[in-house]
Amino acid sequence: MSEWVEQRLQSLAKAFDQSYCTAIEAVVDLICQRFQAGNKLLICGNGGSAADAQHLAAEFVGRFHFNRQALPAIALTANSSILTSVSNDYTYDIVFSRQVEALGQPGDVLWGLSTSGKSTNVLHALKCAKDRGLHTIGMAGNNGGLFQEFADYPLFIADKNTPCIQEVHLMTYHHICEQVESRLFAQKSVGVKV
Ligand SMILES: O=C(CO)[C@@H](O)[C@H](O)[C@H](O)[C@H](O)COP(=O)(O)O
Ligand SMILES: [Zn+2]
Repeated sequence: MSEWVEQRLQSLAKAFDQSYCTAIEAVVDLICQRFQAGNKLLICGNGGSAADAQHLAAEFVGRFHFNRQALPAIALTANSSILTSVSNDYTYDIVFSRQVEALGQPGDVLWGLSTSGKSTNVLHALKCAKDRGLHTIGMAGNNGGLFQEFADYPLFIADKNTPCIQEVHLMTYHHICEQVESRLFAQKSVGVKV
């Protein structure tokens, strides 16, 4: 196997320790409960994490493994008119928190992703969400960085290497989507397509 593949696999294996896996289960429980209660999931992040936010929303609104009822998830990264007007008229720091103000209801969930745990606009969104009675999931490398203060449900890993962290994030949220889908719709989801 190529050395770089081995290094990447080692970084994945290191990240998924017992405490991280326990934290993942807590997030699965939370999202299942909130969807069952009629609440929605808002998701945000920058760059690769913006792509992750959209990917995650697509898994819930569309499907992961099998056909079932749509689940309410919104990526706050996808409306370029909102992103540009709020940045232009106010500041990029509030592009996500402004949408949390507009869309977030108590009991909803805000999931912020960042590799550094430093992105100011995601931090503002997490803080705004907490102030408004949303549950907050903070997914970040660098042991959470500044997310530590604002994440009710931390998904933190120690890694500081941006692409490695993003690879852990992808594997983590795929697992979460799979678990939520199979739990809410009572199907063994692995490999099943209807
Ligand atoms: O995808 C990558 C690097 O792999 C980049 O686009 C990266 O996401 C951007 O530099 C982000 O702005 C980094 O923000 P964050 O993860 O520290 O919150
Ligand atoms: Zn990238």
